[in-house]
Amino acid sequence: MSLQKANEGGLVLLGCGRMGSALLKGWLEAGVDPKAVTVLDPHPGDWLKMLEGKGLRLNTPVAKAAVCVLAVKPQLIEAAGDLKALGGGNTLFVSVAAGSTLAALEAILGAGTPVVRSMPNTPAAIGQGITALVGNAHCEASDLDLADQMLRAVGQTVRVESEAQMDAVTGVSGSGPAYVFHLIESLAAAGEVQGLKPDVAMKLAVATVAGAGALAQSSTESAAQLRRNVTSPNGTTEAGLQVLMDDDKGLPVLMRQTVRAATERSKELAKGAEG
Ligand SMILES: NC(=O)C1=CN([C@@H]2O[C@H](COP(=O)(O)OP(=O)(O)OC[C@H]3O[C@@H](n4cnc5c(N)ncnc54)[C@H](OP(=O)(O)O)[C@@H]3O)[C@@H](O)[C@H]2O)C=CC1
Ligand SMILES: O=C(O)[C@@H]1CCC=N1
Repeated sequence: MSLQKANEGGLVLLGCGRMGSALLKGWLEAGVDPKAVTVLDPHPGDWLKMLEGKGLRLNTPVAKAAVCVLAVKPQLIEAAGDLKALGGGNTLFVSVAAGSTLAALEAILGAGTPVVRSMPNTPAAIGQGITALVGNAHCEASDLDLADQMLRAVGQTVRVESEAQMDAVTGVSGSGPAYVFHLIESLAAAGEVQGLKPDVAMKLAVATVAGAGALAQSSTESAAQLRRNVTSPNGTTEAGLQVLMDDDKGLPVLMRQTVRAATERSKELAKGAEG
């Protein structure tokens, strides 16, 4: 229903890099008409040029839009000022930029502009992202529904109660895929140390993380119970987990430090954006 709104009223995407292109792919797959879309990006790739042939507008002036999605780097969010003529009320703005606050975005786009701040993640590229979102005081329920629908085209969504939670969301799920990819790298490297060939170790590590993630997603059992299900008394897993779950230098300690560092960086980006 809401994507129909984007189709009818027009959709603008500012910045079509990793995240912007994942979103655009999801919207097109969900039925958004390329003719309804304008993409603003200084170096459009072949895919965008191919879509231009299907009616998508590339780097053309925008007179009106139902929704504008901001997917430039936080340090370049001022570029949203190019769309200021659409601010003030009729167009919904949805930002995915880390640490760009609703107040900073509203200051760029003009008072009274409905703005949604969101934080997706890169599994959006295959429709398996998760995005948290929160709107400013000018968002009606229908604005939040539109933003939700746009973001659900690339995976799941959660609404957070307050903007203050977006920094922690960024530290957990926005940056989280990188932690998991590093887990894959580390698991494979550790397998090599135990004598596995690199390609075999990597295949085992990727399939293990993918399979465990899919099981955690589909199971009614908690992650803790799924972990216990692997762990035979006095078996191999128990020996491994004694190291990983160490109170002083195990994964919980390291993960707390990791998420804290990413969360703090999100707060710093917000301070920079607000000068
Ligand atoms: N990557 C991730 O995991 C996630 C990223 N985000 C957020 O998404 C946003 C984009 O990140 P990501 O996609 O990774 O970054 P990318 O660098 O891949 O994409 C940004 C795009 O914006 C383009 N661009 C630069 N200047 C302008 C401008 N003035 N007007 C329009 N477009 C411009 C860039 O072009 P060029 O490269 O030619 O300069 C590039 O294509 C960031 O704010 C980030 O915080 C949010 C969640 C996860
Ligand atoms: O690293 C970053 O700043 C962005 C935001 C979350 C994931 N990537």
